[in-house]
Amino acid sequence: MKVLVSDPVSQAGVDILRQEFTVDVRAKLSAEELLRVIPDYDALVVRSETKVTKAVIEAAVNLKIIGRAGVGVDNIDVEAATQKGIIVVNAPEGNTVAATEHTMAMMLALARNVPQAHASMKQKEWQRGKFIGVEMRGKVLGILGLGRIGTGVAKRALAMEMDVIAYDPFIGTGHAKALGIELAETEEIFSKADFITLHLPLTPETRNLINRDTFARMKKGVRIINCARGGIINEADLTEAIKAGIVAGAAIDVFGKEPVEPDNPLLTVDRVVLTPHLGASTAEAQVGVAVDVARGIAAALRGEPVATAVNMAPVAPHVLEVIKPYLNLAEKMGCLGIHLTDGRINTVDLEYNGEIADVDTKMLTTAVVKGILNPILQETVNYVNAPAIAKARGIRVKEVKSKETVHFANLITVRIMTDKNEHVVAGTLFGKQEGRIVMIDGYRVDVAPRDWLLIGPHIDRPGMIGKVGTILGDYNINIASMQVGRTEEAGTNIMVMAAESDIPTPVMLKIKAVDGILGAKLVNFNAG
Ligand SMILES: NC(=O)c1ccc[n+]([C@@H]2O[C@H](COP(=O)([O-])OP(=O)(O)OC[C@H]3O[C@@H](n4cnc5c(N)ncnc54)[C@H](O)[C@@H]3O)[C@@H](O)[C@H]2O)c1
Ligand SMILES: O=C(O)[C@H](O)COP(=O)(O)O
Repeated sequence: MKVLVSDPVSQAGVDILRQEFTVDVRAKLSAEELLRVIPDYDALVVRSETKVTKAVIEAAVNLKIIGRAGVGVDNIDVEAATQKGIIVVNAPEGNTVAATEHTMAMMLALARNVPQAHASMKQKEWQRGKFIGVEMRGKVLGILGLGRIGTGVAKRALAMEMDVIAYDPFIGTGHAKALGIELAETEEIFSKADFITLHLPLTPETRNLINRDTFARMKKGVRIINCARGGIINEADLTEAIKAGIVAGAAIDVFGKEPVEPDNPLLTVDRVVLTPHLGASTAEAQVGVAVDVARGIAAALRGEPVATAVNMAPVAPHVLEVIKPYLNLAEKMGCLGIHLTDGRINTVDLEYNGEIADVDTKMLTTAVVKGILNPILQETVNYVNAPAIAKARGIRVKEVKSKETVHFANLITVRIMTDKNEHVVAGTLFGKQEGRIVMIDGYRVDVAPRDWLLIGPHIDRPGMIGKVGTILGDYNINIASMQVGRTEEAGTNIMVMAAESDIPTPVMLKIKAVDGILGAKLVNFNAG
């Protein structure tokens, strides 16, 4: 496997990747060069500089994972990656302290005119009266986005005796209460805050969030700090608001276009403190994010689930422990189910019975959907894109859970409904690892789902197994195991034969033509 590192990333992370993979470090590739080389790579490691566009993703024929050595993934087309089944992982915690401390440094520098005073002294001046600042103590700090960094800033601001209020619609009041701060609506923050600091992701909702209109509603003399993402503040409007005296000053680490271009309006005003996206630039943070992302990439390339994947439903370690032994079985059940069906799939119902119903089974459901879609689609279907592909195809997937069981400690039942008919497959684990199919369309069976399975419902009369066995024998196809499944009602049975090799179509046609066979199906688990 080959990994491309296309932004400056700490050697500690590169070393971890080199233990298992071939790693090329090629920082500062142009967009054209990236498009040209990306087809060679299985994994890509970036920071915020490399733009992983839709075009890059389309060209990336071997790419399985994109690792972001940091938090923000707005430079990656996550939707395009998801569609293509490429996992995107980030390293969300490694640079939290660095970005938090940089925010505090920026806020203090802004309040006390540190860079302006420094620049003046470098001009051999001694201007004590020109750089009168303001104290933080007793001032209202409004935080937009109370996640990891927003929370860190709140704690430090409280230590500086500021009054802290925060807006974050996705955080519970308990979190704010435990911190000792108040949650507020944006209007309250705009009207009360002396300092406003942004700690939001850049999303379609937050893009241009702070603009001419919002500045007009802010307290006169407010100071703005942005160490989150450039596109959240309209830079031209901020410049105007500074010139108009609405904003007393701004400390900005991140910009709409990076590197900043000479015509950026913020470069024309004095009352700003600017840094070139340095929030995460500490020795400690760079080692932290590089090591975290390298571990995530290595795990994903080994086929293990990664907790920091941003385009997969997160799975808690204790849940993973319970569901992991069932993942392969669930996928095989989906594969078996789709081979039984005819017609257009409308709905897939999953029923989880027993102790397994106690945990989050979303990943198992995804495994079933993956098993259903893989045999019928050309594109790669995996844990990342399976739910989106099912949704795009109008397939409804529903889960039902119950602790009640009849014959087995745990049972998974998959019901696939098409516009023509409905088929049901149930499976369980024997021992701790051995997946078994225990029911097909109401027939009780006990089958290990592997290689090739011939499934033949038939009329319950003597000689049926012999006829099918003879056809297979004539074509030199060996049967590894065979069994007959029955239902409560007499009249029909199902034969399930595990073949040691593929059964070619002409042979299947002969079997289907046997008098008394009610539609034979071949399941190839190797292809699914
Ligand atoms: N300057 C840097 O070098 C640097 C370093 C690290 C992180 N960052 C950036 O800082 C920001 C915050 O990072 P984090 O690690 O704290 O992320 P986080 O995910 O922990 O926190 C983001 C918070 O924003 C909230 N949020 C999302 N949409 C919102 C909306 N529309 N309105 C209000 N709140 C909303 C979320 O609920 C979440 O609590 C991100 O943009 C990240 O990319 C910058
Ligand atoms: O989102 C992040 O992690 C920060 O903005 C850091 O970006 P960087 O890795 O390019 O410094």
